[in-house]
Amino acid sequence: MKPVVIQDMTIRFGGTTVLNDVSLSVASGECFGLVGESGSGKSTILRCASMLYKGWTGDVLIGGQSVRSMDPMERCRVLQMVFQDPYGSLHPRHSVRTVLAEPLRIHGIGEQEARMRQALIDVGLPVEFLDRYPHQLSGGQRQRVAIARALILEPDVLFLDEPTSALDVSVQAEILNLLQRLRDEKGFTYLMVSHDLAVIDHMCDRFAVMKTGDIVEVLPRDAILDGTAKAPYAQELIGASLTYEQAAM
Ligand SMILES: Nc1ncnc2c1ncn2[C@@H]1O[C@H](COP(=O)(O)OP(=O)(O)OP(=O)(O)O)[C@@H](O)[C@H]1O
Repeated sequence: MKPVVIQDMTIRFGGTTVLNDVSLSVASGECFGLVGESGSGKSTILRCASMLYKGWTGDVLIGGQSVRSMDPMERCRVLQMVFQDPYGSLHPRHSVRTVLAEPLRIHGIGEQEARMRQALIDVGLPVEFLDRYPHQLSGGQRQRVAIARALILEPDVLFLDEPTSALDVSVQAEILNLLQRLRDEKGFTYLMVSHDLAVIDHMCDRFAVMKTGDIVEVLPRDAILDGTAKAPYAQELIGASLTYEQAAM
């Protein structure tokens, strides 16, 4: 369990400021959400914090250590990312065994077979799935494999970028419940992007509302229903989401 502190994160692409001095703190074992309109910079925060993007200023501390001071191997042991699209994130010609064995091999970790089996059990898949290929799996099963891959190095922090939005509604709840169970069991700290306030309500302790590269307000989960948001944009976003949900019911 490690806290995550983002300090003054700023990035520009081609003269446009996409993140503007973003700072936030996520406590050990907390699930913290990032919401906001499309293009507000939510995914960019995760990409910078995991050093997928390099040209940013500011810092990210995980358990007090800067991600900039970690070598890539060390960073993989501390933090892992789960992406939105389980179809794109698994190589079509790599079996589940290959997907799960690779990080273990790179990091020189032994007892591979036992660890791979345990990772599948942890995400609720039969161990026989080690010999399947992505096209032999459903979308939800693929996302479970992507989560198993993220877990296998036993990281402290998971960055979740819309982990269920590419999935069928019925499967979304299964994956969210899985992520919640794993957090309870393993004490992960989650930083999670979602455009869906119902998902934030289900998963997160607190969330930040973002607009054009700035954090407008940080709120507890309860603010989704109790109307305590102060910033007009946060009120507007929450109001629009509730109206949409009522209309959809
Ligand atoms: N590598 C890049 N090069 C140029 N512009 C980029 C790059 N990555 C992100 N951007 C721009 O930064 C802005 C923020 O993108 P980001 O993906 O973080 O938004 P988001 O809030 O996650 O949106 P969405 O909810 O649609 O996924 C967008 O305008 C995007 O076009």
